Amino acid sequence: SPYSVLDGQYDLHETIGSGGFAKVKLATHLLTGDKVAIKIMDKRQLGEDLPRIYLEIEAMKQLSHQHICKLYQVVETDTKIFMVLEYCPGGELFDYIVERDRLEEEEARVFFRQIASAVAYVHNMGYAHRDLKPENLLLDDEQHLKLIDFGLCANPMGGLDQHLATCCGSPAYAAPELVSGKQYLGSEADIWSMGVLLYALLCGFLPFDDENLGALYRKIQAGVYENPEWLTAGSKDLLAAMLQVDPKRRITISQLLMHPWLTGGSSSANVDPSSKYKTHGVDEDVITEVAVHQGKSRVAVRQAVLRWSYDYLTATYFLLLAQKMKGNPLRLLPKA
Ligand SMILES: COc1cccc(Nc2ncc(-c3ccc(C(=O)NCC(=O)Nc4ccccc4)cc3)c(OCC3CCNCC3)n2)c1
Repeated sequence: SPYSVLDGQYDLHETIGSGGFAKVKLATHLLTGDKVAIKIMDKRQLGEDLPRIYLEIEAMKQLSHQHICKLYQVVETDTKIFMVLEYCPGGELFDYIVERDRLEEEEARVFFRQIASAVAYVHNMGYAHRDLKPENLLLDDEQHLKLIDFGLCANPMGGLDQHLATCCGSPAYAAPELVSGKQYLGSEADIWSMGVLLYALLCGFLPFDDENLGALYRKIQAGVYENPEWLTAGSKDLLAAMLQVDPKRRITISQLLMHPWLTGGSSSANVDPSSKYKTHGVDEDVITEVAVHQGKSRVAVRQAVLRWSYDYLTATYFLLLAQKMKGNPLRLLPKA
């Protein structure tokens, strides 16, 4: 089978998503028994987009944040690239909203804080996401949101979108300057998309919608939308600050993190964009568990982990670390 390269490391299960050039399969990491998502890409289908995959992989290695799906391992054959990624059992935020019609303000606020934290982190790392929408926000087993970039749209800031057609599937979330084909700043366009996202969370439908693409673009460029009567003054104020047609008058991510609607409410924690993961050093309990399981010295295992080769050992390390952070016992199953 084309997936035999994963034999002995993962059991592959059903396809949980596909789009464009990538397919995502649910899988089991055999040493821990943990579920993972494996994104499978065909190198021939990717053609001249192949270099973007390598850029995405390097970016993912830098992006370590509690609200971004973690990259665990990369496997490459002559025809395929496999990215082993954090699995979110709660599925897409899109389905979560559809099932409930719309969210209460307090629940929307809790979610939106996590989205703002992840986007602020991505911007601080020098990237713009450029495809923020509910399909790219997944729920983990603790109802926390994880931002993903399924369609390879995240890029260093700025620049004209030569691949607009390929990645920003549904332009309903695209900023006016982006749909007008003007030069634009990715970070400013992301703020607009977050405004559309917050509107969808609070209202259950889109601020700008039309099945005719040209009509949709004109609505986005006009920036006129309805405020349903259930919206509070605070949420209307924040939406108006994000859905500013002029990107220079649009609220910035740092102003957003301090906006009273975000910092207020009952769960009035402020939004911390920093990652909670320490990016250097290794966790000694995890090193010990692997060393004992493999009958090797801790020094040898620590050195191997610190190479961050994104091989099976890297995946095992990250999965055990996640178990430890959840307060679960560290367990490695006997070799199959
Ligand atoms: C239970 O039922 C369900 C139902 C549905 C899903 C799940 N779970 C579930 N968990 C994990 C995934 C996943 C994670 C990361 C990536 C990825 O591509 N990362 C790369 C990445 O995020 N870069 C990046 C991030 C931030 C900045 C810059 C770069 C790809 C897939 C998944 O996929 C399914 C797709 C389906 C199509 N819509 C999108 C999700 N699905 C579960």
